[in-house]
Amino acid sequence: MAAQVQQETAFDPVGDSVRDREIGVEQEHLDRVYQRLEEKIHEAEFLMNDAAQRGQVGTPGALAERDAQVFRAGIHLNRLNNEFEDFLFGRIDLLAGKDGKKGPDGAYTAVEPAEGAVRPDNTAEIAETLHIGRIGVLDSDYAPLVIDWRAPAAAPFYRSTPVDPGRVVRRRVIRSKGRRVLGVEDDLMRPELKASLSGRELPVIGDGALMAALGQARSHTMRDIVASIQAEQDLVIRAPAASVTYVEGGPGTGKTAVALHRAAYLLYQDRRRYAGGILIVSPTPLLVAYTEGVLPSLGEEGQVAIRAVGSLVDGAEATLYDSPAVARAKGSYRMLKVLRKAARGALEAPGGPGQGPARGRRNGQASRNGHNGQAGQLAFGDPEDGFADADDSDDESQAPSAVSTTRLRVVAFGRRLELEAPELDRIRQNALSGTAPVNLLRPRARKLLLDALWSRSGAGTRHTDPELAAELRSSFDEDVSSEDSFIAFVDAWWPELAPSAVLEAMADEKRLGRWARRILNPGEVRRVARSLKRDGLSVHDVAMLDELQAILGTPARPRKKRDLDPLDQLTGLEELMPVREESQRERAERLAQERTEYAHVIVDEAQDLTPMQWRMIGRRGRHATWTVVGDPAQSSWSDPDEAAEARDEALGTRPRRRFTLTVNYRNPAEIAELAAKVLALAMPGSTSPSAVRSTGVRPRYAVVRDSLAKTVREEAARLLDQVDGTVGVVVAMNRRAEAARWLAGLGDRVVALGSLEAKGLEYDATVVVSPAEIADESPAGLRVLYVALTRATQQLTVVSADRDEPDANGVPDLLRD
Ligand SMILES: Nc1ncnc2c1ncn2[C@@H]1O[C@H](COP(=O)(O)OP(=O)(O)OP(=O)(O)O)[C@@H](O)[C@H]1O
Repeated sequence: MAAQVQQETAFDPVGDSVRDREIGVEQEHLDRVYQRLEEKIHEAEFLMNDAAQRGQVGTPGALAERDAQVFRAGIHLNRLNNEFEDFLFGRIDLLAGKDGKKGPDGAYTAVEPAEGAVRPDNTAEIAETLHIGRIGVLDSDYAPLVIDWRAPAAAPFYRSTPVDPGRVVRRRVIRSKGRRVLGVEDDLMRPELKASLSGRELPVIGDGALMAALGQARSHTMRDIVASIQAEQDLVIRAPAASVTYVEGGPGTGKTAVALHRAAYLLYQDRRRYAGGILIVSPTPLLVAYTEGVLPSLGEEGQVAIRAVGSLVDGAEATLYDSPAVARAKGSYRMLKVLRKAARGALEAPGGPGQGPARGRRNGQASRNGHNGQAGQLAFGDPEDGFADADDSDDESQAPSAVSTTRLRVVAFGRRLELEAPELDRIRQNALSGTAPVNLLRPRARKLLLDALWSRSGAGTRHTDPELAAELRSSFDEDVSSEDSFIAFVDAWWPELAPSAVLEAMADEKRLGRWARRILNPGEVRRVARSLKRDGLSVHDVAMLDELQAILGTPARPRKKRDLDPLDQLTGLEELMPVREESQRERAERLAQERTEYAHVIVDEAQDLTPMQWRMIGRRGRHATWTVVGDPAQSSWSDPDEAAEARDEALGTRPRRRFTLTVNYRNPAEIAELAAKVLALAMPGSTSPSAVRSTGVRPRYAVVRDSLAKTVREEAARLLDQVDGTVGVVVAMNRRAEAARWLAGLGDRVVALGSLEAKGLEYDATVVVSPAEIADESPAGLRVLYVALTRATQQLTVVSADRDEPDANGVPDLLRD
């Protein structure tokens, strides 16, 4: 509750002249900082030029050194240029510290004030002032002009509260644009003190930075919160990286913001270690698009990959949602058993798997679905369940295989040898009894075929001399193995299976029924098979593909000869720069693409992951440290216990450090109070986070009179008038397409969202359409409704249809006391 305390203690006893003077003081500092930054940019440019000249020398040592220098100077220059905008945002005024020690950033390290720093009459002198920014800047004498927000010396800026102020007397947030300081907002951490700075009383300006930040209009992208991170959030961001950092907190407590800032902090703190990559997993492409701008503004890019859970497998991208029933079957542990059977059974598919008509979708090249115009929005559908969007075409035709897989015929030692279907089946089962991944069992199957043919030939009985017999056998194997018909047979009978081919084989209901016997019920088999026929991958299909990759394995391939590095062939005199830069960038991109495991994995909205998704993410962080953030009360997954088991499996036995975030920074108290009613139904006994502010505007209720379309459109238009930023209209998943049509022409400040897509996002105002529909659409419907009701930063309208049984005031049954 630090934020509330701060709000109460902040005051503004000063007039405009003092405010202007204080702005002037910060402007002066900012001018010095920019002057220094310009010097540094010149230094970086000089370094690059100098390095280029050194390249002319041409010795290998000079080339390598020059390359490294250009690389470092390039990064530095890039960062300086990127951070130039608004990068100074904070200041703390501190009492003298206990010890006189300075840290590596030039700032004093003590957290607690020295004895005597506060005089008996409660007066004190400010001993040190620190400015905090997105990156650190030292002056030419190595004294800190700006401290990087992630540096230990900056921690008091975030940690200090009036309850536990440490050395901080005044905490100031500086608002600037480019080179101009626009305003300052102060919080007094020791209001009881009469503190002075250079003989002048310390003035306090404004109502506190947090409130100023929270009241701002929202856009379609998230902003960073470096200027106003709160103490409980800072503890999470700076928690040691070891093992698992586990964070829970209700809607709007800053979990996503904290997770992103933690990535930046970890990189700052140990860049070498996290060169191994940080993966941030988000539930939807919409949330990725919403959050991915935050990190560059924190000065971090490159090492951090933000990916939606449906885009974790390279070359495959989810463009579809499954209906709740299909999702339940595909996401649960039961599917693991089905996949294990399918991976083996797919070998028996008529004509061999993967030989049917190729479907572009399985190669994952399907484009992002532009459904109702919103980037990153996935299509939704399962015709069986009455949902729209599904491609119902049923293409059963399989191209006939040229090679029979039910009979093997070869000629060896002048004799015709044959193996018939029963024998071939027996051999296949025997080979499959091995525990290795299916694709790695192929050599074993080949060997068993040769054994059977050898014994059919009777040649083994002709020689008693073991050496001669072995020689004969070896030339027999050589003969048969090089025979075209044998090679073609093995290729068709035991092809190397691609995950996509197995998934395709599972689209055949009969086959799937066999593989899923006593695991899925017939209804589930039918639905899953039908869903796999659609053109495109669902979020859950992607986890299945990844699992199949692990089950099938990848046979070792002969190593491709490494492409010659152009640098290896240069004499040092040619046009070095472009070649050098190009190859370095390419190499970095290739490494990022080839990366399948990460040094740190951050999971956002962890409560939504299915067991199969946890397995997929677990494979990417086998040796990683983890940060897991989530809120069980917002889980759209129907079986939390099963998901918890899968999560524990992914995280292994690593010790966990747990944190809980308790303050809701998004919703005003009026909206939070309404959402709490649904929370009580969805998860009786759980507590809501406390809202940090109140707007005095109560949620509105609207009842459908003529048509749902008209009511929703009118409400959206009304809200667009009332707020400066965005309006989100949240509907049940199967209404997404029509909701987009209802809003046509209202502009791009308003968007229509399916209930599952609203996850993690926020809008100035939201319209939640038919709570009952959202609650009834899946077993986790009440929790999904809780998510929908907690998206607004200012205003909320709930639209009720008949199904909601609204009372005379339009309050739907679900939201009544
Ligand atoms: N310390 C802070 N200062 C300013 N704004 C903050 C702070 N903490 C959080 N916020 C804002 O509160 C809103 C909610 O944050 P965020 O989306 O990270 O919460 P969340 O816990 O992930 O929510 P949900 O569980 O609903 O997805 C965002 O607009 C964020 O910028």
